[in-house]
Amino acid sequence: MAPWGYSKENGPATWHKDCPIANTGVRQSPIDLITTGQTCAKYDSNLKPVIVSYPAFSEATFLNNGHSVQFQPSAGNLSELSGGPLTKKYKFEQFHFHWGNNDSEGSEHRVNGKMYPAELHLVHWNSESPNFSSFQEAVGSNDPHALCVLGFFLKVGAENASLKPITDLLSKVKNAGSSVSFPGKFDLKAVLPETLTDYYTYDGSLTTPPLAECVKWIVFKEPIEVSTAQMEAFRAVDDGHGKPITGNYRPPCPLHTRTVAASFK
Ligand SMILES: Cc1cc(C)cc(S(N)(=O)=O)c1
Ligand SMILES: [Zn+2]
Repeated sequence: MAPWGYSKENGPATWHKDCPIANTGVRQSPIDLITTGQTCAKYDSNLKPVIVSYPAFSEATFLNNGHSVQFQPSAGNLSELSGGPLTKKYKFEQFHFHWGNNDSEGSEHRVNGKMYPAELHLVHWNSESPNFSSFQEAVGSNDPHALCVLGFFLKVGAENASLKPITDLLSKVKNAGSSVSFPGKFDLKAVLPETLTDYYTYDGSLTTPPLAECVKWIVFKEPIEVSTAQMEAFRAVDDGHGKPITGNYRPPCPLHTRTVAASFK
């Protein structure tokens, strides 16, 4: 399989060659979250706040896999997700980022066509399904809600002290394929907005190959602020071909017959 990426030769427009679902799928991600007009997100008063239980991680690996940087705690982590549109409890697997090479692009989801400079994805898998008992099995399960990914937009503003331990580590994983064990504890809860009440939610897919259509997406309205220096740190990470990763985001996909629900008016 030609290694996929984000360049002209191996980027999103070519992924269908190894992953036909890229073009034939009817619930692909990301999407443009439209807030007015015909296909707009519809307010659902039944949608509850999202509940996360993220005890500080004490052991984790921080990896540059050539198309993103990923924070993966050791198997014993007990972090969980529930509430929101979910009927089951989900286990935390990893988080990673998507970003652009300037502040006007970089997020995968868009809001009325607007892109943010970056997007944080917190990946979880359904730990109460009878059909699988690990993250890897969940991804391959064909279950429409095997995974739940929380998406947070990043915007440029004040330095984010909670994300500083992560952005300060980016220079240590500059080379693709490099990883470091995360020094000390990391408090992910401190990175997130206080209240997880206002979000969009819809059924979608992984946004990179294999593009499996197994994700319940929850994208929060309120962006997280990071400084310009923190954004620049992402843009200095290499893709393994001697170039910085400067645009690891997939363009929006057709909504088809899907509807997007909003937990807020
Ligand atoms: C390939 C892949 C794996 C995982 C766990 C998550 C994603 S994403 N960007 O949809 O959150 C992609
Ligand atoms: Zn992602």
